[in-house]
Amino acid sequence: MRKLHFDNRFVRELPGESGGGDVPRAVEHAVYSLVDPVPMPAPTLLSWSPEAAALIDLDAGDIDAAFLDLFSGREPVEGAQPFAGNYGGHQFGHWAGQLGDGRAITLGEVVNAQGARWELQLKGSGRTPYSRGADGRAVLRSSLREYLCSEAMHHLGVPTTRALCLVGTGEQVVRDMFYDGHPQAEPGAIVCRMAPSLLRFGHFELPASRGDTRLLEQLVEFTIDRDFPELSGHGRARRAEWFTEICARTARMIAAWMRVGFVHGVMNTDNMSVLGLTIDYGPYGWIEPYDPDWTPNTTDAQRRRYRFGQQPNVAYWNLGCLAAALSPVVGDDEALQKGLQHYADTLERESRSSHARKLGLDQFRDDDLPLLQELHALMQQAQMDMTRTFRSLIDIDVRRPSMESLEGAFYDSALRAEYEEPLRNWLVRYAKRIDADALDADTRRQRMQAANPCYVPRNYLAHQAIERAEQGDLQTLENLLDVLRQPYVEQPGRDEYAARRPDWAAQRAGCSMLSCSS
Ligand SMILES: Nc1ncnc2c1ncn2[C@@H]1O[C@H](COP(=O)(O)OP(=O)(O)OP(=O)(O)O)[C@@H](O)[C@H]1O
Ligand SMILES: [Mg+2]
Repeated sequence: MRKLHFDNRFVRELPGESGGGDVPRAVEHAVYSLVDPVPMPAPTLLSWSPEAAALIDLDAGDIDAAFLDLFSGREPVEGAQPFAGNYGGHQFGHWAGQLGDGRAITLGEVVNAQGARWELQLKGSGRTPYSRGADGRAVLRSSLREYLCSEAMHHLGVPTTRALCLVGTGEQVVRDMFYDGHPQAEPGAIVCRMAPSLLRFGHFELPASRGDTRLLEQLVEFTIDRDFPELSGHGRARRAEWFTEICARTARMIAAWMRVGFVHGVMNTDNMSVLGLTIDYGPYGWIEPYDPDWTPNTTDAQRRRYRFGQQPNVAYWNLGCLAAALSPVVGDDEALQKGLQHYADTLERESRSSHARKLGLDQFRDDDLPLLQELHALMQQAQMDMTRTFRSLIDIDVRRPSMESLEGAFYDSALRAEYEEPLRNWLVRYAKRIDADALDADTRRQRMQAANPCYVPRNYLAHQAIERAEQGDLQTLENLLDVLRQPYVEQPGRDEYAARRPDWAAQRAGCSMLSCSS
């Protein structure tokens, strides 16, 4: 493996602590703790992403024993300065205090030949000072899901952290998947994730909660200098501008989630990136039968705080927490309030643009709202597959709109029959609207194809890849990753990947229900 060029600004420029091993402790006046990954007994490389590797100038020729040593955490590599980050967070609406990277360890910041910076972080690589009572490990099922979805989201055009590789640890990790007294040993695995920065809202909330304004200010200035060099101005005004930029990026991320039917599942403020990237692929899921009230997360099944349709509001609430944390160093609550308003405005604009593209309209007008709302209501009542429904609309013949193209979207034939008439009426209205629209047929088709994925990493597809991987067969994962490289392009011979969720998967753990146990 060629040498990576590390430039560890975070560790170099900010206060951290070292020593003390993985003994759980309150870490004050420090934004990280130096700690090494725990060497794993028998690491194996299960998969790697050529697209992510290219971001740090690696290619197939670099995938060797040294690569495995580095990304399994076995060998310290020259230039790396591993650490666990110190952050807090609001979990399910409540301040949880110090959390920190309990099982994630950043190796360092790699700068590629173009000068782009990539933080490399192992998730599942052993205990840290932030592990509290837990083991610092991750199981194959959860690491594979993170690896798969990170790369799929990238190809879908959704802002996300990336995943470089998936490494089996050779260790067994015990998990009680549904917290119901049935612990089981599962294979362990580490995912190496990458992003220009992995800073979360919680990194700023923690020093703020402790009244440590000095540390907060230092971290804010550092983050803007390193990660937002395009922001002009200085001092407090620049900080306010920065918050507004976080709001805009978060809005774009949320609009993208809503467009593709992604449910994050645990939108705690410690799982929100200040770069507006999707981070922490835990009990996430994909909307199949359309249901804005659905959450895959069984841990949240009662309150459904993080259900699909609620995500825009939760992001706003989370930004409110960040604003409160930043208030002492911005010193201008009105500016922060304007930032929050900017979130709402950007989300509105982005959502309109996404509705226009999904429906194949030149512009999404105010009077198009009932058309969209009715479609959402019908998809929900008739339990239609979200991805397939939107993809089907591409083929509607505006002169003779018929149910035919929608056939593949239904899960229940009785509901299909029950809602046939309102759906037909809707199609007629939609066809009329399309016919009167400024876009020509080819442009409309292209627009719709680029906004409505044909393939998404459906929950059951990931589940199948996991089951096979647990038996040592990684080809199913590779095939799935390959399909998801071009999610908007229909790929001949790969229809099965675009199919509706099969019946067996409807109530199966891991396919429609996931817990935080990972
Ligand atoms: N097995 C574990 N060992 C140690 N700490 C853990 C473990 N699982 C979760 N944590 C810690 O619990 C907190 C909340 O967990 P959460 O499920 O949001 O994160 P995560 O899945 O571990 O990872 P991340 O947010 O880094 O993607 C975090 O501080 C996390 O590091
Ligand atoms: Mg997390």
